[in-house]
Amino acid sequence: MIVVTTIEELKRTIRQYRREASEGRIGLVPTMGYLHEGHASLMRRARTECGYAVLSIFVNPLQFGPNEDYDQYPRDAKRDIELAEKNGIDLIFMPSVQEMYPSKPLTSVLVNQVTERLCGASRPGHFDGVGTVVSKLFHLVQPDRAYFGMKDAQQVAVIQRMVYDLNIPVEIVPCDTVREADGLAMSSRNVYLSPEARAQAVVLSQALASAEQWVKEPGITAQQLGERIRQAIAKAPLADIDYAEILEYPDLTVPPADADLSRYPNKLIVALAVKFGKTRLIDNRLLDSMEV
Ligand SMILES: Nc1ncnc2c1ncn2[C@@H]1O[C@H](COP(=O)(O)OP(=O)(O)OP(=O)(O)O)[C@@H](O)[C@H]1O
Ligand SMILES: CC(C)(CO)[C@@H](O)C(=O)[O-]
Ligand code: BAL
Repeated sequence: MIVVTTIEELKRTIRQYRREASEGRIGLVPTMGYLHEGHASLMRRARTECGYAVLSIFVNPLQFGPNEDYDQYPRDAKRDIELAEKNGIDLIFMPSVQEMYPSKPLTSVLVNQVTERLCGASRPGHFDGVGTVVSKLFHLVQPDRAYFGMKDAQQVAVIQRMVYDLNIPVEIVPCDTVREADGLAMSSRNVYLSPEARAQAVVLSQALASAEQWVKEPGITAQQLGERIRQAIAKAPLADIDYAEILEYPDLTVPPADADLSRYPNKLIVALAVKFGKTRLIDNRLLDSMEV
């Protein structure tokens, strides 16, 4: 496994692979590091499906708001490198901020509409930062496939739309959310949770599992379903709901207020963002098949 920190080394290594294996597929797994089993599942899928598996580790300042946790975001390069090697990664790109942004970018990749709600509304500018850094990574690595977790379902919708609109020659592969034994979605930010908050955080996946049942009740509307979900989450005293929304997926539009969701023709997603103290967790569930 090779670890590179500069764009020059990255390009040289990719060029060499392309020369040696002209038919080989390159798979890219973009991350912000502090790797866990969720990331490992993406790395293993890239390993299985591609001749060359590239991992990027970069905590991207552009996607953090001024009062968010950029400085506190957990980092452990040594452990990440070990985990990447164990999961079959061939090349890690871990640039500095200076390397990725030698000067403040004047260009931004902004995807409209699908960014209007959920994290796009709660974290203004977040998806401009994601779109910009992911398109830079796509240009640098030129992967055939790129692997993203459905835990960040809005991010998948944004990247898919960006790739479609800009004709970027990459296949986006959405991957299922990996969970702890009690159902909590794995996330680098879980390390911030106090023992009490960690125990209570199970309400997110429980509320999503209940929603799967409630939506089958004839006549149920988005408002009624939303209310039940909010009540289920509020059973955790430390939970502070940022959003709990039912939207169409992947367009992320609001279903009509009087629509009977039990007979709704389009795919729906329940998307949650809930704060426990300063730690903001997200999770979601597609209400029919996981196919996207
Ligand atoms: N539990 C998980 N299962 C599958 N994929 C995941 C999981 N958690 C994160 N990913 C995916 O890994 C990629 C990198 O995510 P990232 O580095 O932000 O990790 P994270 O754990 O989501 O961190 P945080 O939520 O604290 O930002 C993203 O595509 C993300 O969707
Ligand atoms: C895709 C990503 C690596 C871009 O910085 C980030 O948003 C993430 O880790 O999901
Ligand atoms: N996985 C989403 C990255 C972020 O929270 O900024």
